Amino acid sequence: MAHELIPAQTTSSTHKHLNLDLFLHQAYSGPNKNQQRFMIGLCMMMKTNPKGNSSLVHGVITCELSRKWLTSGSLLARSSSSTAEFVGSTLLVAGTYTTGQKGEWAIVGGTGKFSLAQGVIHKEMVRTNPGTGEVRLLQIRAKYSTVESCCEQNAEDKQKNHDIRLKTLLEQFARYREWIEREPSALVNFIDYKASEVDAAINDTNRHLLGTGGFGTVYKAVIRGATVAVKITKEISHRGVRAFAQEIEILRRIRHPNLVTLIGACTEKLALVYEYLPNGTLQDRLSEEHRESFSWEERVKVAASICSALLFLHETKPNPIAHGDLNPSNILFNAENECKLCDFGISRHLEYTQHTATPLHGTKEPKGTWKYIDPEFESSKQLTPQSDVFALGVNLETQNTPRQKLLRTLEIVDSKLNLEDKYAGHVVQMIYLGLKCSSNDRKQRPDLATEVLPKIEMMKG
Ligand SMILES: Nc1ncnc2c1ncn2[C@@H]1O[C@H](COP(=O)(O)OP(=O)(O)OP(=O)(O)O)[C@@H](O)[C@H]1O
Repeated sequence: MAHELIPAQTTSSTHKHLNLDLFLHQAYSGPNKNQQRFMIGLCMMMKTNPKGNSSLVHGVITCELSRKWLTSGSLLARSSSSTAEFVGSTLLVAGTYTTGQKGEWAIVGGTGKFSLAQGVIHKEMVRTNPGTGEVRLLQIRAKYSTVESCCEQNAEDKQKNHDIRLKTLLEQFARYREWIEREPSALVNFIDYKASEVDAAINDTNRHLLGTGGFGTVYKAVIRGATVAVKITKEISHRGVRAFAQEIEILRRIRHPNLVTLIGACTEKLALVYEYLPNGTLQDRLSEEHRESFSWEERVKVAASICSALLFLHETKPNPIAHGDLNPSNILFNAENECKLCDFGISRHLEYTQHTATPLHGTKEPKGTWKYIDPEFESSKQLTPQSDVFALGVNLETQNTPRQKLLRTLEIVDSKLNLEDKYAGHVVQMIYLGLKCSSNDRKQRPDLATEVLPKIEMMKG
């Protein structure tokens, strides 16, 4: 397929080798379910130093979704040290990958100067979602030239250049969307399990009870050869069925590294099949017993990951999603210790109304978890993205640290510890959120998409 792609420009003599970690926000399967075509937008900032080493500082584009494909993105990038030189760049990677086998990628556009514009994807370079085999993280090696760092630029020119880069990238998004959509494609893989398969899995002697929640019982079980978590809706009640339908409605279409993957469902058995997350909950890690060993680096990583997942939900098009029940028992860890936001039983798609700028979902009976539930949601009966932001603020507070202390600690963590570079941008975002989230007044609370990102830019300055 790579011959269909237009390779990126190749220039310059001063090449830097880079390992790029690309998170896939969306991937669509072609007519062959196992073959995925994907496109990833990436903005990045390069740190250059006298030794000529370069490092990727932070680079994921926050993509907006239209019904089917990514339509636009915004840059979220920040250095972990304010004194270093940075060169910004955007690029667009497209390719195909056949589950468990091989694929091809190519840098199909972008503003950086990449000398290696295409390559082969081997399965060792790919991390996939268990069960579905969808590509989640892809590592490619590319050479990058730092030619832009030679030019002295004032702040205004830098901003102008950044705007042009972003515009170019968005235009390319539109152009390559066509490439992706040329073949009729299905939505992300989603399996309709037979009742007999679910019965066999949960009656197997090796299955293991994980726990029982408000709406169902969750088992660790094996289905179609994959170890999964199966949630069986507890009772055939209106609320149970609504929660079951709601999880499918919300989770079947979206994929994000920090959202639990809903692999499939069985309507007859009211069963939901998720990726299995073996490493406990955030609640466990914040408990008296484990708190001491839960380091600041890990805490920051969790908060950053959850910010990223919330941004993704709140920016989903055409209808944003509010999780509605963000609390430490709904944040689980996978085998690689990446955290995932779970439990979408009371999540809702939000609507824009004529009277308000904020999308919302009106309800007669506000639901959530005591202590994390947004007081304004309870009084107005309107669920909004800010309700999740409130819960996030409370989550930060449960780390037993007054906000100002948290802020100072994070500033130190940000500059002194060797945090993985890709989290740097999120750390700033979290500091900002940590400062504002406690307020019960919704007007005082930041909107993740429209308020937080410009503030990050400001804090960078
Ligand atoms: N994908 C998963 N992998 C591993 N364990 C899971 C998974 N999903 C849920 N669990 C575990 O199963 C148990 C029950 O989960 P469930 O989401 O039904 O309830 P809950 O979060 O405890 O309560 P509620 O749904 O009322 O908020 C919990 O201990 C949870 O940590």
